[in-house]
Amino acid sequence: MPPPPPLPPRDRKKTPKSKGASATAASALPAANGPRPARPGPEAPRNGPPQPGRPSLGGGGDFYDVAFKVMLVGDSGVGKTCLLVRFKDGAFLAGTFISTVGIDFRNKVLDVDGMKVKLQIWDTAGQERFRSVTHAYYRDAHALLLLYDVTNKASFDNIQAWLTEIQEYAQHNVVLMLLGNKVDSAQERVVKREDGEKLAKEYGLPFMETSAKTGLNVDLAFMAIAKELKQRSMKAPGEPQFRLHDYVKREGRGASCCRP
Ligand SMILES: Nc1nc2c(ncn2[C@@H]2O[C@H](COP(=O)(O)OP(=O)(O)OP(=O)(O)O)[C@@H](O)[C@H]2O)c(=O)[nH]1
Ligand SMILES: [Mg+2]
Repeated sequence: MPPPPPLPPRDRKKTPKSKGASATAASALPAANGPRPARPGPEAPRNGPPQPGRPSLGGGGDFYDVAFKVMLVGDSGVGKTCLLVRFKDGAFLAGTFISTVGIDFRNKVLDVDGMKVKLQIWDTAGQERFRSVTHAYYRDAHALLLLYDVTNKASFDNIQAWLTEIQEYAQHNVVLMLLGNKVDSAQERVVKREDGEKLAKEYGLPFMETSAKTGLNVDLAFMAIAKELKQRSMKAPGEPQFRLHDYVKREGRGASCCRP
């Protein structure tokens, strides 16, 4: 397989047009196994991501062994908030679209191969006017889920600009995954699955199609991220290597499986 093309150069700051943003790529994890906040509370830290560390009691009674910060990015309306609500609460926010203002976060603790992994998930506003707020948070993100809407071509076309932005503001080794959301809307689909796959391959990104409405691949996307982050921070000797790309390819389900 030919190596992925270089990411957009850092000096080429491009801003996603439509209702969305701009961006750059990255793929990895900054934090090492430093000591973690003694008592991670329900409030997110102002600066810096949660760090892997010793077991402790998180706010709200959530025990966890290690914690990471994940950010959802992509154009306004692609379904970032709905994806997070689906993952956190198992529900779908139907009805009137209420655009996120600034940034918000939710926590969820996952059991990853016997270890409690807390994901602190930051839901960003896709609207251009909040871009400077979002920029300030990239630096601390261990992982980014970059979304487009399969029923909105502009949101797909803006992915490269998002990658440029990510490259500029995120850690160079942030874990990054591309998600094509709203695959339940088969009639309105304008971005083919193969187009998403092709783009992801070009940039060497793991890729899945999702639906916040049906839940298709939603838990899987977060679990994949959690597994990758856990492994990067504390791979036990002899533990088999976790391969993110292979995992999402193997475990990801097709859109047709879960249409309501
Ligand atoms: N059919 C379908 N609709 C979805 C899905 N995800 C989100 N929507 C709808 O798309 C609209 C936008 O969803 P949001 O999650 O609020 O979008 P967002 O990306 O958070 O937008 P901003 O907060 O402005 O950045 C809402 O009307 C949702 O009901 C999905 O998987 N399928
Ligand atoms: Mg939102």
